[in-house]
Amino acid sequence: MTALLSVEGLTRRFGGLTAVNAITLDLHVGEVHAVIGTNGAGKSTLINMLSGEIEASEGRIALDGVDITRRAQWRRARAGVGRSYQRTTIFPEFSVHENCRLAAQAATARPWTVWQSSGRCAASNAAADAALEAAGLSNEALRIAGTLSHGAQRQLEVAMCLATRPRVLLLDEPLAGMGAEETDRMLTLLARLKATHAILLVEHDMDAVFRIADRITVMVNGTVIATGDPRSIRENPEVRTAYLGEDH
Ligand SMILES: Nc1ncnc2c1ncn2[C@@H]1O[C@H](COP(=O)(O)OP(=O)(O)OP(=O)(O)O)[C@@H](O)[C@H]1O
Repeated sequence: MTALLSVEGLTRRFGGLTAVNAITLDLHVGEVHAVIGTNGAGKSTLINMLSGEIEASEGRIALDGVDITRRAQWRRARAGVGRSYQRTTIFPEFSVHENCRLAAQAATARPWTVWQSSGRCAASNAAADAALEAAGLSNEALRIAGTLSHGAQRQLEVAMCLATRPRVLLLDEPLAGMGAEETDRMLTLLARLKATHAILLVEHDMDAVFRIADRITVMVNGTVIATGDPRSIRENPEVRTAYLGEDH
């Protein structure tokens, strides 16, 4: 199976600190690839390099075989790399649908375009409708986003990401602060989305990670110490010592 997103030797240094050290990994459609690691392991820095928010110091990122390592963030988004953030980044005073429409517009407009043509507007509305449907939020479309429950707001974040029509989803702690029921709902959504997307999931909720992930990469101090299916990770002695503890 060819990877949709392929990362080779990706490194990021901040002064003397190597936050991400020569990471190599592949993302495939049909797979949730979880990246786990203790605080400060370099997970967010990895996502930020993949989305184009920060530049890589070294290494290569390829989307469908095309080198995108030096592409600006908005160009990567257009090419199909979508992301969600650790903290909720919705517009709370706008409706759920408006949030998705704005996300869709931001992905299609060039950064310097102020006014949208009506054709683009129609396309953005259609993208917002499709994203809400995919995220299971169609019934909430007219609700003011800030009045949604925390879990539904995180779902809206995923919907906003979907509105940009990504092929790769980079999800930074989508389960943060969720209760059991909300977590179940999000995991059901991710399980559905992986059929059509390559998903990278950074998450601290280990039970959820082991339920949903097809592949897990474990980072410690910027370096990958193990990668494999959930079972091999659970049984890996180095991972148990460095990260999981004995209760997993
Ligand atoms: N802009 C920056 N400037 C300097 N150091 C940074 C910067 N961003 C991250 N770091 C450092 O890089 C290392 C990795 O940070 P990062 O946020 O990627 O870890 P993380 O695994 O996402 O942690 P968490 O689970 O707490 O979110 C940390 O030591 C952090 O302090």
